[in-house]
Amino acid sequence: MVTTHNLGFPRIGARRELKFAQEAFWKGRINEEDLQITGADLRRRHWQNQRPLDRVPVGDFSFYDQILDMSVTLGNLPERVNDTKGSELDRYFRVARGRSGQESACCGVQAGEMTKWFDTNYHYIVPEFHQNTRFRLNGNRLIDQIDEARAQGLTPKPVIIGPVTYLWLGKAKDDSDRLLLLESLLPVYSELLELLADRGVEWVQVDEPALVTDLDADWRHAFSLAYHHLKTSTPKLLVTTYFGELRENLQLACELPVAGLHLDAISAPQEVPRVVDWLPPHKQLSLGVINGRNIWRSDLEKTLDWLEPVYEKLGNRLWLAPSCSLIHVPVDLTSEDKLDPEIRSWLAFAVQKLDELKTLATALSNGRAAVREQLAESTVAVNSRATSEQVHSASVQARLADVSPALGQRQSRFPDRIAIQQRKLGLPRFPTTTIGSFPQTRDIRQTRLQFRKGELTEPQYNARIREEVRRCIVEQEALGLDVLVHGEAERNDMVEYFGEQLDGYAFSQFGWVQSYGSRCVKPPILFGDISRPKAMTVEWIRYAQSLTKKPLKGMLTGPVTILNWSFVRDDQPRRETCLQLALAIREEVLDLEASGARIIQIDEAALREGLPLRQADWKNYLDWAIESFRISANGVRDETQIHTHMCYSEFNDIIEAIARMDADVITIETSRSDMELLDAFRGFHYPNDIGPGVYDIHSPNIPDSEQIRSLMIKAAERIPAERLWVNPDCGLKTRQWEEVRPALKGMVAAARELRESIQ
Ligand SMILES: CN1c2c(nc(N)[nH]c2=O)NC[C@@H]1CNc1ccc(C(=O)N[C@@H](CCC(=O)N[C@@H](CCC(=O)N[C@@H](CCC(=O)O)C(=O)O)C(=O)O)C(=O)O)cc1
Ligand SMILES: N[C@@H](CCS)C(=O)O
Ligand SMILES: [Zn+2]
Repeated sequence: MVTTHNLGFPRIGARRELKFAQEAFWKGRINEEDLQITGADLRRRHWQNQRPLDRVPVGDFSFYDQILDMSVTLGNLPERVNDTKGSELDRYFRVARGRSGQESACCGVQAGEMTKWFDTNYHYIVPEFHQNTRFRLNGNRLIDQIDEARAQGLTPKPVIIGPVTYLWLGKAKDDSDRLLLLESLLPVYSELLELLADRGVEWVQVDEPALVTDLDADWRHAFSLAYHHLKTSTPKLLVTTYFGELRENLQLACELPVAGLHLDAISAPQEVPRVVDWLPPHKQLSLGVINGRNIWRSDLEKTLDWLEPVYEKLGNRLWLAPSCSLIHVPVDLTSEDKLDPEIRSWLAFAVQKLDELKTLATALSNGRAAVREQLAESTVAVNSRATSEQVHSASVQARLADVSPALGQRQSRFPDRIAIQQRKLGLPRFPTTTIGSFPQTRDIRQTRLQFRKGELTEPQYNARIREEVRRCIVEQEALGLDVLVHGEAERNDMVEYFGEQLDGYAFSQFGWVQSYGSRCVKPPILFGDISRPKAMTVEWIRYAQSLTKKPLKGMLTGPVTILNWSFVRDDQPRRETCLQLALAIREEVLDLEASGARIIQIDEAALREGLPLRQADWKNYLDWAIESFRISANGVRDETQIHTHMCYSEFNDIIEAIARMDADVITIETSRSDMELLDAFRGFHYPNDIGPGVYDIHSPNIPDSEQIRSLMIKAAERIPAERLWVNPDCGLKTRQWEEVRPALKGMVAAARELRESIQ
């Protein structure tokens, strides 16, 4: 028999119940007990969804983030929250979200840093370490949930982050070597495993995705050291890797003294035969055979073609699972009744993926005939998608065949262009601007909801949004900003909004995926060749510009970011899909220019985010990513100023690629790094204009003009003053007007002062 299991289930709930409960708790509308009830209810429903599996994950549920949960389990919360009052949950949320001085009776607490989880769009709270960090076990959460699952008649398989990946994911705040903490960390892991053994746990899933990254000798050695230390017969350990190939770490992973290994057979299919050959005969091999990162139905017959011989070799040693945790896909396709039926037949969300898993396991254990119907359905869906006229467009293919480097070439070099732009725009030195979005208020979201429900007609909806745009312009004029934006009130999300308007995209009603904490995204589904039936943003920008004499930036999301934050097709290389998106955005850029836009910003928030996990793969990615950006942006006249924006700004290692984008102005996140991130631009002699962020929009803290001025002085020590812009780190959509107004007021005052003081 083949054992089936799951690495993790989406915790937000099919209707984002967790999000609404979290936010109600934070606002004081429900108490801790209510929140706990919602949590228990979600866990129960999700285990119910996984009931057909042989083992269900326990510990994958979280009230904010699973890495923060692990920090709690290991007694490693930052010192600054330990002496604050309140319950354990209060302290937990304080690390997750921080607390402003205004909010609490005494002083504010800084939130833990958040960063993206490998190459996904999920973000975790970075564990903090110091040279003298000491760990202390707190196994209550896991133990309680193990009991909970058992009481529901299930076989629990606790999920924990492994010790090496835990250290690897964290940051030593005092710059000490965090690997030195392994020695004091391992006894706490041993204690945890003993606790689980006492509870009768047979298998523990120990996630070690750091094994798919470039590791130096010390980190590789840490793996051997750790697992020799943790060697136990009960519980058995399943070291779990996902998101990529093991490559040079393959032998290391196979030889760890544990009872099982999970390999992501979707991202590393070519490694399966080697692992099957190398894995010692006493070990179980779990293969991730269903893609946990996309929403396509699997080709089950094709999977069985390669899986059956593996089963013949391994027999009962073979386990099957999705490739990674399913938190990266939406919960359930069942309620998507508005999707085109043909497209819907190609899709599988978390619940459907687990059905597929069960079908594969039954086919292996009992023969394909036992699941004839399910296999036939899968084949019909796969064939329908491969041949559908909805997917393939001859005209898009023809345009793609005509793509040449000339499309990505500006007419003149930057020094000539910028001189023309400065004459046309007449901006002061240290021009002030924002990144695009202004607060997405409850009113705006309610308006959109009413429109979706049919309670508002399209003209009524548009009128309300126009009013929001007008208000936003009035606010910016009053603040005295130099380059205005329309505020993005009409957008649900910077990627979904464009997906909804492009041919080749489908979108779900409930296909939410957690991005961080209570924040979710609904990635649009890119299923076919991409084209732009009509202009997407021109009317809004034209309207906004009609309300002001100041230059107004057209606002677009770039092709690489749209690609990286969508569910994309897997039947052609990502480069081709990206180029199709680039051609569509290029048309929009040219339409904006023709309608009078003098400045156009093309956000590439996810360009750096999309870097492959392995450095050896970076060049190929950057080549097509930069090519795509250039094609989208560079068809404009010299006098049209192109801006781009990236929110995460560790640019040292890709600065040459950033320069190749050749945007006239780049705005980046720098405020938290005290402008040190600009060193990359200085070192490289980055030639174009830069707007280093001076307002950390992720924090509720409101900077005053003096703080902003001192940040800009630091910036001017690194970049010539005439090439500097003054702006926040990122868009303001998650902030409140009460925070934004004083922060921007301070920013404008600082810029005015700088014009006087820096010559
Ligand atoms: C910059 N970031 C983004 C990433 N990925 C994206 N695809 N987009 C991004 O902007 N990745 C990295 C970061 C992650 N950061 C964020 C920041 C903020 C959010 C966020 O706020 N998400 C919203 C959902 C946004 C949305 O689509 N809203 C819709 C639906 C609104 C809604 O829920 N309506 C309610 C009723 C209204 C109400 O009462 O408030 C309903 O339908 O029930 C819209 O605006 O129309 C979130 O709430 O989670 C995400 C990632
Ligand atoms: N223009 C977008 C970029 C976010 S990365 C915004 O301002 O929200
Ligand atoms: Zn941003």
